Amino acid sequence: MAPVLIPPIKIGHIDDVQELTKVRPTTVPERYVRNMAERPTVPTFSSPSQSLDIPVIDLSKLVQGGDDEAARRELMKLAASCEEWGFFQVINHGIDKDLLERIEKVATDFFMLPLEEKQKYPMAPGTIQGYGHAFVFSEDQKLDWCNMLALGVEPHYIRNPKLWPTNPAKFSETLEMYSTKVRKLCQTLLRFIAMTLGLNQDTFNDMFGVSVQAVRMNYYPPCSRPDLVLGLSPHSDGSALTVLQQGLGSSVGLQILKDNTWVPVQPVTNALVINIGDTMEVLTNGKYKSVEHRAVTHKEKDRLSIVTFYAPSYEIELGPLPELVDDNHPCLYRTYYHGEYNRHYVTNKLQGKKKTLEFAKIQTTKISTNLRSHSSVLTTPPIRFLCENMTYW
Ligand SMILES: O=C(O)CCC(=O)C(=O)O
Ligand SMILES: [Fe+2]
Repeated sequence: MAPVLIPPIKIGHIDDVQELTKVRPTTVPERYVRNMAERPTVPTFSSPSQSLDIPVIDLSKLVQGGDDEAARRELMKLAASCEEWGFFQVINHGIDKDLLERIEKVATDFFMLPLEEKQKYPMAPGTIQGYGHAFVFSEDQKLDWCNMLALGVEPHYIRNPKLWPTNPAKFSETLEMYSTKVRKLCQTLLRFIAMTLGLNQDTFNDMFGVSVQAVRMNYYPPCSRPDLVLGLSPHSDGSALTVLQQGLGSSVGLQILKDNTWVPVQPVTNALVINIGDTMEVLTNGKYKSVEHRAVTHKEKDRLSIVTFYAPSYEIELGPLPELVDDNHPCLYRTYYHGEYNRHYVTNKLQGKKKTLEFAKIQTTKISTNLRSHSSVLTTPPIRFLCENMTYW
C-alpha cells in the first residue's frame, strides 16, 4: 500500500492548564476564552434544567430477567432512556466499588505527577493517544480547559505501549482489570438494548467482532472564570456505547443538550453514566439518539472523568439494521466501514454532533427504504484499518 502522507499539523503553543492554575491562578489565556455564543451560562437555581435528571437504570433488575414484572418495566425504561435522552446512569452494574476507586486513584495520581513526568507520554499533534490536548488541528483553534490521557486498549494492535504510564506503578494493571469489567458491562448492556428493539439479544455483540475499546481520562482543574471557558467542547461520541465514571467529589461538569437546553448530569453514588454513541444511532436508524454533550469547569473544584469508548471493529460494515427500516422509517444513513468513520472522527475538531454524523447521513432529498441502493456509496474496499502512522484509537 502507498504510504499515507499526513501534512504537518501546527497547533501553536499550548499552556498546560494545571501548571497555569498553580502559577497564575487567575489568568485565562486568550486561546481558552470562548466566543460569546459558545460560553457556558452558569446555571441558576431557577433554571428549569436543574429539575431534570437523566434516567437511572438498575441493571440487577434486568439481569434477574425472566417474566418478572420489575425486569419488564426496567427494560421499558431503558428503551425510553435511549430514545428520549441518549443517556442514562446505571446502578448495580456489577463492577466492584473497590475497582472504581482504584482506577480513580491511579488516574488522579497520574494527573498529580510533575509535568515533566506526564510529558514522557506525549500526545503528538493530530493524534489522540497520550497526554495532552486531543482534536487540536490549528494554531487559532480555541482550547479546552482540560488535560487528557487517552489510550487505545483493545484489540492490542491499537495500543501504543510507549504511552502507557509506568508511573503510578499500578496504572497498567488497574486499567487492564477495569477495561475487562467495562467491556463485559458493555456487552451486557448491548444485549438488553437489542432486546428493547425487538432484536435477537446477540445482534450487536455478534456484529461488532473484535470490538475496539479506548479509554480517555479527563482532568479539569478549577478555573477562575468558568463563564468564559469550556472543559470539553460540545460533541457526540463516535462509539456505539460510552461508559463514563465521574470522580468522587468532582464538580458537576458534564452537561447534555436536551431540547436545546444544557442539562447538568448530577452524579449518583457508584453509578456509571452510559451514553449512546453515533454508531448506535446509525445502527438503529436514528431511533436511539447520540446526544451532544460537553463539560464545564468550576471556580474552586477540580473534576476527573474516566471515559471508555466501546465500538465495533474497524473492518465492520455498518448501516441501519434492516429490521429498523420500513416505509414509515426511511433509511437515514448510508453504509460505511467503521474504520472510515473513525478516521473521519479523529481527524476533525470536536464541533457538535451535526458534523460527525453528517459523514453518514444520506444527503439525497429522496430517501429510499432500500438499503442495497446505498451500498454504492462505499468508497473504499474493506482494507484493514491499521493504526500505524494513523490517528486511530
Ligand atoms: O468529562 C466529562 O464528563 C465528559 C467527557 C466526555 O464527554 C468525553 O471524554 O467524550
Ligand atoms: Fe463524550
